[in-house]
Amino acid sequence: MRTIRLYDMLWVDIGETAITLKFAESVSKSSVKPASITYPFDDSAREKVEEWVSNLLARAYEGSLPSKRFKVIINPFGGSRKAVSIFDNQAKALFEAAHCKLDVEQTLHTQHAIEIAENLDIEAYDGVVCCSGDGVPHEVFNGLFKRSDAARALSKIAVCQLPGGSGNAMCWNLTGTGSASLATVAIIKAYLVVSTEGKRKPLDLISVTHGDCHIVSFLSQSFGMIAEVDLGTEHLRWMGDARFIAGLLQRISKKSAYPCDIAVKVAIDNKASIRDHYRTPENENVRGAEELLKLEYGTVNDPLPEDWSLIHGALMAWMSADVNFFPAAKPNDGMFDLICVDSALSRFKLTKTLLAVETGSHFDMPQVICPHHSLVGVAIKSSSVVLKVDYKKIIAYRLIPHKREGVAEEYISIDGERIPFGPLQAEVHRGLATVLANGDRYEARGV
Ligand SMILES: Nc1ncnc2c1ncn2[C@@H]1O[C@H](COP(=O)(O)OP(=O)(O)OP(=O)(O)O)[C@@H](O)[C@H]1O
Repeated sequence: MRTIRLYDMLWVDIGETAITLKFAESVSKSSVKPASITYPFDDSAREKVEEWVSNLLARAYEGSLPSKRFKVIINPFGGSRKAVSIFDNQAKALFEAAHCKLDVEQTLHTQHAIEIAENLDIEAYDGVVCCSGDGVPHEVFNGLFKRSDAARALSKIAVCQLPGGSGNAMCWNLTGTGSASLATVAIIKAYLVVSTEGKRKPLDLISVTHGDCHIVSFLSQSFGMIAEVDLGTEHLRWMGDARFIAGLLQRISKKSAYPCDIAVKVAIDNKASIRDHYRTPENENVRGAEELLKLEYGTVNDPLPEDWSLIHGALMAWMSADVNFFPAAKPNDGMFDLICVDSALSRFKLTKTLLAVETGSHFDMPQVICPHHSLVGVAIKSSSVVLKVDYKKIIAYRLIPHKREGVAEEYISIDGERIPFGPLQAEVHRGLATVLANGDRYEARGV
């Protein structure tokens, strides 16, 4: 007798004289492949067999939508340029076994995924699968955001990622794996609105205004060391995920500091409350309504709100497999997580803190402190940063970076993509986008 988990059950075909069960079979700890078993049946039992199959599929896809229709966007140049073979060899056959409908397109140039999402027939698809790094889902969210029916498009189309880049934070956060085949099964089985009983997995997006541009971010906005490590280490790409840690250690040893002014609209400022908030389930029914698209605090070109009080904002917990930077981040709590690192922290403590990032345990380290209440609500002038390492939940901020003398390249990164160096303002849109995930929280270890 063979046991197959409902989670692994992909489909059942009913033939003339036999049924074929199609399922995901483990080939190693980190990979599965489609497999099948055929059982004969007598035609006199057809009605009963059909009923059994229909019950089995209903249970195998509880809360989910079977036969999802996907637009698949592959960046052939993502990561180590293996995205096409990753999709063809590790994902495609699983999707086909699960009777998903696929429309596959490769990106031909930078920003191509923006165009695809902007012109997508949203009625013809349930989701977009990006087989890429985090740059392509960033473009897809922005393409959907640029549409005249943005609220509906972002609510209707679930965006997900198969690990075809070097970071793949979205895939790790939502499926808990960097394995393309395991992530494929997670996507096939993820919640998605079917009817009123079906579940949609909302994701907060962050509006970022800079100059006269308005874009959305789903993962992170970074300035200073993190942005430099992300964007200034392209020459270390051959190292894979390890380039982020190598880049950080290099900069810590140089004690790099990044002058700026930051004003923040704080939501939760102490670790005990952040932990409580993290452990409380969020309401699922936050929908992409039109008003969610509005900017409550204006743009970077408007006067600074008076009640704002500081640098690395993010929406998802994992920056890459080894970097659990924001352990208290939640997909749709209408807040984002801010970490500020004091440049006065000793090299030893800074290294210890940043290495603890691998597990997310930096949240509990004494140098990861939340600011005193008296600091909340004031714009903090930080030319060298005031606090040690600070973790807060915020809903908006403005960053005014200052160029350093003698430094040729300064970086600001939005979801890992470079934007021009200059002031920016960010605010969160609660649950505006839709993703494919099964849990209520990110898959990274929480607080
Ligand atoms: N055909 C293409 N030619 C050149 N650039 C492309 C092409 N397709 C996509 N791009 C660009 O590649 C950039 C990075 O894409 P992506 O995030 O998929 O890969 P990555 O950078 O290797 O991964 P990660 O974000 O994890 O580092 C995006 O800015 C995207 O616009």
